[in-house]
Amino acid sequence: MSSTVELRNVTKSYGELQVVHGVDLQIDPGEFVVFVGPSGSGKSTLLRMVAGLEEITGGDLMIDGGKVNHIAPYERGIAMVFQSYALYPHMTVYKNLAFGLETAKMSKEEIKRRVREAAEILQIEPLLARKPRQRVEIAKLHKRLGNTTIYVTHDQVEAMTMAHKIVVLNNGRIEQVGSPLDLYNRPCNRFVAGFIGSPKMNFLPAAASSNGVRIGDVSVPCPTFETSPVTFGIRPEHLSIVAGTSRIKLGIAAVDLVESLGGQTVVYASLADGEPLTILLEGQPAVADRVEVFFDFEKAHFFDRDGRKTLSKHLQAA
Ligand SMILES: Nc1ncnc2c1ncn2[C@@H]1O[C@H](COP(=O)(O)OP(=O)(O)OP(=O)(O)O)[C@@H](O)[C@H]1O
Repeated sequence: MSSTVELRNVTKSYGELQVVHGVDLQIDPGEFVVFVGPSGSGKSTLLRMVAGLEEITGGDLMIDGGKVNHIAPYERGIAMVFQSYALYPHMTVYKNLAFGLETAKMSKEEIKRRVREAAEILQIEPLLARKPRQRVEIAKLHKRLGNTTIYVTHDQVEAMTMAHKIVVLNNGRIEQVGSPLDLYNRPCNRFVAGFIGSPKMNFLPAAASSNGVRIGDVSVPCPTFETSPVTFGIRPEHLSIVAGTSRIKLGIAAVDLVESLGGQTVVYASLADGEPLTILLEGQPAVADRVEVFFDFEKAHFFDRDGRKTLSKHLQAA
């Protein structure tokens, strides 16, 4: 029942305005794929093109190896709706299933009959009245159906918890595709690094120096970079306020605000040059008004002028 969905250089224009720019994407059978990205990045447009609710301007949409660009949603049939399941979180599961059929101007009775029949076969009747917004319902539905699913959200935390594969979109282009942990551990550029992870990654100006890299007041000796770094990125959870063997001192920061979450503590601070820093600490440590801030070099990210990741040999080897 589960299908392969493939987008090959898919574009979308509304008149002169191009909103999706050559998207290539492979979705494997049974995968749960989540599209994330800021408002206007093209998530809904892509999903609507896959569901057949929006015409594809250029490129090919392949389902199980066959081109379906010009196949209307109703011609794809209800099996198609299940196989490539496009979920709208504000609608009930019933409405989601009925949606593709409504666009085919099918009678209410016929839609009802088809949805009930499909729900019965798939044994999802108890879920019909619920909205898939409730995260557990989406996960349950996917587990029951085991089908290829595409889900759209702004919320990267939701994407991290649900997806097998996350597609990060920005301005109608894919920035990166990967598992949640791939994107968290190895973001390929500054945009993805800043978008995935909560609280967000800290970014500080950086510059190549004769023996490594300068980050604010510190000079970190490290092997040469592929291209000159201009930005240093470190996640709040990879900063510390106590020294440790593998840690490098980043500077002294003035603490602006401490948020105690019980299990974790979030510290908002500013370095001497005014650069803001968010530090996420485990437990409930005592936090003075001024703290020494340390980071783990293994967890550092460096980006070049164009926001692309630039690697030092040391990091590459790690
Ligand atoms: N019918 C339309 N005519 C013209 N432009 C459109 C139309 N539909 C969408 N757009 C534009 O296409 C771009 C992508 O929109 P889309 O709704 O796919 O983004 P999104 O990532 O789903 O955003 P959101 O998270 O706010 O729903 C936006 O710039 C939007 O203004």
